[in-house]
Amino acid sequence: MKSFQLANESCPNKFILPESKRPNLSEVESLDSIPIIDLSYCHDSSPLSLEVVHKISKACEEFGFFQIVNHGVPQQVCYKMMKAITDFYELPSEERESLYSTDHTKSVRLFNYYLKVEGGEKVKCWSECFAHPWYPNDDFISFLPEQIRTQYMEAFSEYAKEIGSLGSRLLGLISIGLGLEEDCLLKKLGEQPRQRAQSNFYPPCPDPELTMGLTEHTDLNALTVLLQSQVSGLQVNKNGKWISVPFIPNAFVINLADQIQVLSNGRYKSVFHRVVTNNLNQRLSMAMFFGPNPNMIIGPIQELIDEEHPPKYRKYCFSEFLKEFFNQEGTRTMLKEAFEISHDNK
Ligand SMILES: O=C(O)CCC(=O)C(=O)O
Ligand SMILES: [Fe+2]
Repeated sequence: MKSFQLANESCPNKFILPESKRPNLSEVESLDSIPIIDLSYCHDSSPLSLEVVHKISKACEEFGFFQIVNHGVPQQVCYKMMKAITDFYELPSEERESLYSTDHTKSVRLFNYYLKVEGGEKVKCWSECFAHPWYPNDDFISFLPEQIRTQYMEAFSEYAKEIGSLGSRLLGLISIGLGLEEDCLLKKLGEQPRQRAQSNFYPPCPDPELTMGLTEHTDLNALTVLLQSQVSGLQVNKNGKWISVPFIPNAFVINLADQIQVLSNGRYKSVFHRVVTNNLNQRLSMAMFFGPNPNMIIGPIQELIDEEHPPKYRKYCFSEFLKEFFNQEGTRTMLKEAFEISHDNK
C-alpha cells in the first residue's frame, strides 16, 4: 500500500482536493484557541470542584473541544503509547500491508479516509489510520506485526486502563455540568460500551495547500480522548472559522462527539474538526473513542426536555446511527441531521 511520496516530490493526483475543499491555510484563525482546563482538583480522591465543572460545561457549549492538563495519567504511559504507534508506522509498509482493508466491518484494520467528490471520485486523505477495539485484547493482538506485538500490547493495555478511568471521570463531570446525576452519561452508554482506538499517521506532505490529513468531520461516538505528537495540525471549527489546536506537553485534547450532542438535546456541541498537513514533520495522534453499546437507545435525555427545549432528535438504536455513518462514508457531513425532528410546522 505504498501511497505517499517523499516530501520533495510533487503531490500525486489521488490526494489533490478540488479547490473548494482545500484548507486555505492563510485563513486559519490564530487569535482564538480552545480552553485549557486544569484537572488537578478532580482526581478520584478529591472533592468535586464546581469551578472545573463550570469550565468544562462552558467549553462544551462554546467549543465542543478543550484540552486537559494535570489529568493524572502518568506521562510515561502516554510516552510508551506514542512510541508504540511511532514504531508501528515506522515499520516498512510491507509489514503493515496485511492489515490494510477497505471493509469497514473488519474490527481491526488499517485504512485511508477519503472524500467523495463530484462524479463519485474518491480523493484520499494524506494519512494512514489503524483502528482496533479496546478489548478483548485477544481480538487484535494476533493482527499486529510480530516485531512490535509485545511492545504495542504492553503499552496499549496500560494506556487503555488509564484512559478508561479518565473517560469515565470526564463523562461524570460533563453529566454534572448538564445538571444530571454523575453517572447519567456513563449509564446511557450501556454495558460493554463501544470503545475503539485509532492511531493516525500524517507523513510530511509536499504541498499542504492541496491536501488534507483528515477532512472535516465530527466524531460519531460520545467522547474522544486524543493524544497528539508535538507537531500541530488539528483544527477546530468555531463560527465558520478554523482555529488551530496547539500541542501542549502532557495534555489530552477532549472532544464531544455526536452522541453527546444528541443526549444533551443540542446543548453541548459535537463540532467539525480537520487535520491539515505540513511539509516538514510527520505527525501522529492516538484517538480513544467512547461510544454506546450498539444496542442502546439514544435520544435527548428526558430531564433536558421541556416546553422551551423540545426534543431536537428522535430516539434511535445506536446501531442505526452506525449504519447511517457508513452510508455517508466519504461525505460524513449530515450525520446527526438524519435523526433531527423538524419543528417547522409548530
Ligand atoms: O489527529 C488528530 O489530531 C485528530 C484525529 C481525529 O479527528 C479522529 O481520529 O477522529
Ligand atoms: Fe475526529
